[in-house]
Amino acid sequence: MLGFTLPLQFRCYNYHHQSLPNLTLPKPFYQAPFFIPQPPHRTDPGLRASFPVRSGSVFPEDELDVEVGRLLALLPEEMRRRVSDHPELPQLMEVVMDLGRKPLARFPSGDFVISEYPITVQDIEHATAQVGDFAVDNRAGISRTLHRISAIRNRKGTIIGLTCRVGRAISGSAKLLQDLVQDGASLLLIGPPGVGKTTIIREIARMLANDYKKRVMIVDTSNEIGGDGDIPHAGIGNARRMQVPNSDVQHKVLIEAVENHMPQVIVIDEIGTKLEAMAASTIAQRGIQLVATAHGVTIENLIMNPSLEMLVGGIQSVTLGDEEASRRGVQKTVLERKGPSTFSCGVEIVSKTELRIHRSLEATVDAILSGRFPNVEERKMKSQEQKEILENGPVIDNSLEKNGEILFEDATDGDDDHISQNESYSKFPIELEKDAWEHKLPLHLFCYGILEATVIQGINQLKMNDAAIQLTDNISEANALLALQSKLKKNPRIQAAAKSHDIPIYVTKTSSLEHVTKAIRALVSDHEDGLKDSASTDKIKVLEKIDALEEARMAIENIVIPTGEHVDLLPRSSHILSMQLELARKYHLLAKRIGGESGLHLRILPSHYGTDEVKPSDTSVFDGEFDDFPSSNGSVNGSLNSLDRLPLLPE
Ligand SMILES: Nc1ncnc2c1ncn2[C@@H]1O[C@H](COP(=O)(O)OP(=O)(O)OP(=O)(O)O)[C@@H](O)[C@H]1O
Repeated sequence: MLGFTLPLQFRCYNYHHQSLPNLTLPKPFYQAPFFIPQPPHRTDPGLRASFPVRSGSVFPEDELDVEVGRLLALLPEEMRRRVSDHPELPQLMEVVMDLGRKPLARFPSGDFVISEYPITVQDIEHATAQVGDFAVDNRAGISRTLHRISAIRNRKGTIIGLTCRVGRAISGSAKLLQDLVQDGASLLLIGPPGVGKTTIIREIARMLANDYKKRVMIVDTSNEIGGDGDIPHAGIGNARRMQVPNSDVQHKVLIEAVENHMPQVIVIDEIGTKLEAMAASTIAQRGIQLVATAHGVTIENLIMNPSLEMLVGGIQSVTLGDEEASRRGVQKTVLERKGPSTFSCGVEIVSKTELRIHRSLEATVDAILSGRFPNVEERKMKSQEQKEILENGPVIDNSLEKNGEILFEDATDGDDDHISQNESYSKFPIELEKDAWEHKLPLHLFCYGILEATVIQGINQLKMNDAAIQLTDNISEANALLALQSKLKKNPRIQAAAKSHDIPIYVTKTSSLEHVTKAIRALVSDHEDGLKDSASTDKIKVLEKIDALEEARMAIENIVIPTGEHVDLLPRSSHILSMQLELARKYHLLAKRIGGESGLHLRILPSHYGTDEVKPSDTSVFDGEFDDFPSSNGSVNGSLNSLDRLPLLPE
């Protein structure tokens, strides 16, 4: 029988370290000397089906040459030549041009300074003249390519910086999800910016339309899936595409797609508002397969996001009766899922080669809400295998388990054995247990009123590692107290000592071997849970930091810089506020801490250091030092699709 147990804490099952992709395309597909080919005729829909597939792209190499060439054409000639000579050109991710600063090319291995000469107004004008119009989200494209050009404007609206992202259609990119796509699952993909969400859903759209002959309609918010221009890029295969005039009407276009074009599948990049979530849920109710992305790193992020919780069924607070609460062993007010989830499966994209699959999104949400660990299936594409897929072209068959391309790995043991794709397991708890126990063993047990010999016998019966539990005579060293109930009752000093050292007490009614063994089993299990909980708490903290920085980055890139308006972030702990402040500082922006009813939060101000409006000496608003402009490392990379997705709090 248990006396006390370790305090129950909220368990967070997961967080990810985002790893940079480690992929290589088969061989350099672009060679100097540089040339700017004409727009490809092969994007003519009638010719698409006859494309030979020789690489990981759905295009032959010269097609890729053309597309990357069209992005590099934005650069002045000398800079263009330097990028095209770079050995990692096939993996080029972005080109960054900021007025008065040296231009950069971003590769998976790091940033490359393209030129020692800073970017001039003419350079920016040369680049912007070649791209389509910038929409309200400050994004533009290059016709018939998948590249995305994002602008940074000054307060007067003039473009002073460009982030030019290379877009590619990569056929192997959705291989890890092929079985789910084929089964008709509605998939919600989440992941941080730049992790490859758009690339994956583009490939899913192509797969469904071409390989599974489905009527696929893409609702393409900023023309990122189907590329810029009115003729969609061949990367979407036979899928059709509806453009969205501006992100405010995305939900209407979603409904229109269903009502007018009879799709079997709808693909949409970035559901971010409540209206879009509602439209998605309406579509799901009509039995249409949905494939969508949303912002967030884990499923918990969605649960906690008031705009998006609807996607996972909605969350409600329920008050239980006394009896039910004690039966479940929970508090009287609990959180529960309100209704069916819009999507059947959730996919967390950890990196370009690693996914975490929640086969039943509803079960995952229920587990998280009740503090349990959800079943997660981890799928990895080994870089070698990835390379093979890319080199040999896509293998569109059902032999996921047979052909050895996809590994369903249990990262806990580092074993590369293949695990059946149907086998799901809670890897994370196992991982936590292992780590936690290794650090916290042995468990020191203080016994009172029970013979040590009986306790040792009990430990032996549980077949535990000899060193796992050690008996101690010093209560201040103990992790738990095991006592005979009748004896303990008569000794308030022991009770007080246990309380003052904050250790749990386990009591048995008798000192029989059976009862003692049961108690040991219970205390070991609780100890283990407690360790998991504390490890989970650490993970929650990391998750919160990631969220907070991402929130600040989005606010800066999507509101403060382009619109020149200030943004109030969500209340955070002072440690996290300092991290957000540091980020704002890297963007050369001012920020101040503001206290409100719900706690301290950061306000990011539009003024740059050196502008007339606010100077660092204005201490009423200045809360940090000034430094250089942001370095162009990955931490401030990427941008967000829409402005209305930020959680903004009134002051
Ligand atoms: N499997 C892959 N192999 C190589 N490069 C990839 C792969 N997937 C994506 N990329 C590249 O990574 C970059 C980011 O990809 P993508 O735009 O799909 O990310 P995202 O998660 O949709 O980003 P955002 O959230 O900012 O829109 C692009 O340059 C893309 O070509």
